[in-house]
Parts: sequence; C-alpha cells; structure tokens
Amino acid sequence: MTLRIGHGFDVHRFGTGDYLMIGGVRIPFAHGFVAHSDGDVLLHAISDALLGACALGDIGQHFPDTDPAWAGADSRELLRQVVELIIARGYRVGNLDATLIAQLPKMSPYIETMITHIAEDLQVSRTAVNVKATTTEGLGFTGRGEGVAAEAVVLLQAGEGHGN
Ligand SMILES: Nc1ccn([C@@H]2O[C@H](COP(=O)(O)O)[C@@H](O)[C@H]2O)c(=O)n1
Ligand SMILES: C[C@@]1(CO)OP(=O)(O)OP(=O)(O)OC[C@H]1O
Repeated sequence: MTLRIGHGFDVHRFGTGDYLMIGGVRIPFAHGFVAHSDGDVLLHAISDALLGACALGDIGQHFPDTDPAWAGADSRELLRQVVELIIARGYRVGNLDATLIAQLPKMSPYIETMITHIAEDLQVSRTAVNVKATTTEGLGFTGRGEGVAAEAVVLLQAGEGHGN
C-alpha cells in the first residue's frame, strides 16, 4: 500500500470582530481573525497538510489571497476542493491529527463539532480525525492572546493501483 504523510501549519492574528471560525464552528469571541477568507486557521493547516502529502504546494498557491474570488471564503469549501484534488490522484485520508495552539478561546466545548465537520469534508469516519488544543502557558504570541496557531498531520493511503 502506498502511504504519504503531510504536515500543515497556519497562524491568524486577532483583529476586529466578535467571533472566530475554527473547524467550521462559529465561536463567539472578543475578536475576529484578520484574514482574506473566513480565517479558519485549523482548516487551513489541514488543507496544507493534504496538499503537502501530495506535493501540491500550499493553499496560498491554490487560493491566492490576492484573488477576490476567495474574499470571505468559507474555508470548508476550500478544504473540500483540496480533498477532491487528493481523491483525483487516487488517495484517501487514512487519519488526521491536529492541534490548536491558543490561550483563548477555550476550544474544548467546540471540538466534537469541529471533528464532525472535518470528517464530513475529508469523507472519512469521525474515528479517523483527532483535534486537540493546548495553551502555551502564557508564552509567545499565542500566550499573549494575539492570535491562534494550528498544526495538522495527515496520512494518505492510495487505493489499489493508484497513487503517484
Ligand atoms: N485554547 C484552549 C487550550 C487548551 N484547551 C484544553 O485545556 C486543557 C489543558 O491545556 P494545556 O495548555 O494545559 O495543555 C487541554 O485538555 C486542552 O484540550 C482548550 O480547550 N482550549
Ligand atoms: C486562505 C487564503 C485564501 O485566500 O487566505 P487567508 O484567509 O488570508 O489565509 P492564509 O492562511 O493566510 O493563506 C491562504 C490564503 O490564500
């Protein structure tokens, strides 16, 4: 069986607004994200991990932040487009593990819904998806409450006679 691994990392800073989109969940908050799209840092890291696993660059190349087409874009839609690229190359997601790095907001009430969304968009069962969160104990830009970072690692499996 052909296996490929990919890693993604993204950061969005806080700006004006009263909610954050993370994992396709609208989380009420004292700030919004500064971004061209909806700023869904978790879905961006996952999209980059998928593209990385297939040596397809990154989401900035596929959905440039200079293109008005992606202004305010729903990052679940971007993720689904990336998944179609992966499937077209003969791969499917084996499993995904992701970490949100943020002092605030508290992610735990939202994580199960994030997993539901991600599993739907990746076309896998929920048991193939893990999302977790950590603070940085007050250290660094996340610890100072300046934004949120996300990391994702994905394993892809090729179907019989597929994958290159
Ligand atoms: N933004 C966050 C950060 C962490 N959590 C959860 O809190 C627990 C403790 O986090 P540590 O920083 O001590 O690793 C952990 O179980 C996280 O899931 C959170 O919900 N939101
Ligand atoms: C998602 C895209 C889409 O325009 O814009 P942003 O929301 O700014 O997100 P980022 O992770 O900085 O880069 C990828 C972009 O192309």
